[in-house]
Amino acid sequence: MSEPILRTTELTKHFGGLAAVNQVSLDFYAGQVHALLGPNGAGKSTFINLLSGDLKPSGGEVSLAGCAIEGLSPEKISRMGVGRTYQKTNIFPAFTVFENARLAAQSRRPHAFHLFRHALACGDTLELAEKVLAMGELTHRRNDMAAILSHGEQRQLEIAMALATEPQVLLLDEPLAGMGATESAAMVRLLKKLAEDHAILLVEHDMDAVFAVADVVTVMVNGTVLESGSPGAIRASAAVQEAYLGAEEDESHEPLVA
Ligand SMILES: Nc1ncnc2c1ncn2[C@@H]1O[C@H](COP(=O)(O)OP(=O)(O)OP(=O)(O)O)[C@@H](O)[C@H]1O
Repeated sequence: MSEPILRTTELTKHFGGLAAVNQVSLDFYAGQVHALLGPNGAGKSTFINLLSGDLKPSGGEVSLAGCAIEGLSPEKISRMGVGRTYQKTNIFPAFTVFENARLAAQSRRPHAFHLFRHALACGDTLELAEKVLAMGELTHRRNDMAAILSHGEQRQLEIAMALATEPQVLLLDEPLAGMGATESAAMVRLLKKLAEDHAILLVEHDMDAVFAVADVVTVMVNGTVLESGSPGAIRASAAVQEAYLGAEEDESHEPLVA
């Protein structure tokens, strides 16, 4: 197999005495959806925040195409090729869909607000905005206000905006949360398409979607990796079943096997 585009080595984050992420070593490859599962509080969001620079690690390493990126600012990591979305939808509702994409394309370029460079880059910015809208399958909605999009389309727009940095890696935190069956199916299709030329790290509680789209599944419990492997291997794992059945009693998420 080729080299991973993103690699964590013994990545660790302490909050006081709590090891929210504890010596996690994982590889992420272009062309794959790598899903991260685990009960509430397992450390999934903390792990994503360490990769995106929103949190500084207490220990361990993160490398992007061989370059160390742990501890860099979110802006720098974003410009180096790691895009992300958050659990909460993060768009400009009073602007059109196209304006949202254009703002993302403009603001995420270095020196975006330098006037001379801005003028030179303007054509590029518009072209990039059109491109990411097409990738997010929202071109037909380009002139609509973002506020009137359905919840699923707003999540698609957020992903399109994350694509404006032209990332190699996409970190997606619960992109299917709150969606109905039709919207979920559209998002699964979009994720499959984007995985053709990105490495995708997907944190998601919707098990049907995870098993429909993931190439690799990692299960975290208490900040550590319990199991990592193919969807079939994870489904068959006694340790994973036990972790989920134990956590199922508090009804905090869906069962692993229906
Ligand atoms: N900023 C923080 N300060 C202190 N503790 C934190 C902080 N952020 C997360 N934690 C704790 O770290 C642990 C892991 O939390 P995290 O949000 O990463 O879990 P998660 O797997 O994403 O959960 P969920 O599925 O509910 O989003 C939890 O015990 C949480 O309370």
